[in-house]
Amino acid sequence: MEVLLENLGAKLDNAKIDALIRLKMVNMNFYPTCPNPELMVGVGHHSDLGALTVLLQDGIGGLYVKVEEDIENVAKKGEWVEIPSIDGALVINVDDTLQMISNGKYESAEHRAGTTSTKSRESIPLFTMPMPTVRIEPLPQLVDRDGRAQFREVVFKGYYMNNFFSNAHDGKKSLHFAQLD
Ligand SMILES: O=C(O)CCC(=O)C(=O)O
Ligand SMILES: [Fe+2]
Repeated sequence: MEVLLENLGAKLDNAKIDALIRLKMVNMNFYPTCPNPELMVGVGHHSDLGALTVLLQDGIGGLYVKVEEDIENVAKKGEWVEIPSIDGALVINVDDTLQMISNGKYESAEHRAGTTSTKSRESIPLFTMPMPTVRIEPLPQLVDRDGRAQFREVVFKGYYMNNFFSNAHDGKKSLHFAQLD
């Protein structure tokens, strides 16, 4: 977090960084084989809600990320790209809270996951997020520089209770709650 924020020219003291990643939550996902993987929902498309997610992969494959903008000779905006499956690799996701505090400079990764018709799959994401009562808003030094805030202030608990956990996964819709026009 410290390095990512410094990269934008924003310096946060340790206590502030700690407040953004204090809460840790682990998921253990198991995806059984599916005869028709193209019909499988698995974990539907979404972005994670906290600061950063560290995701332990097995070697099966099945995690896809949506391309945000055209990357020459690689992929077009809106396409789904499979993350290379390397057993034991850690995939790091940028999450919604980091998008909000960076005033949109970092964009949370929209992703979905499933498995194949021949192999089941396991994944273990570790989510880092703020404590429920922490207020999330774009860092003032970034708002000053950008001229406007892209997100309003939200209490983290309000953000996830009203959005993330009360609706089925639907892309990055949960971020609209905090977005300013
Ligand atoms: O299974 C995966 O690779 C991703 C799971 C996921 O996105 C999640 O649990 O939030
Ligand atoms: Fe996720």
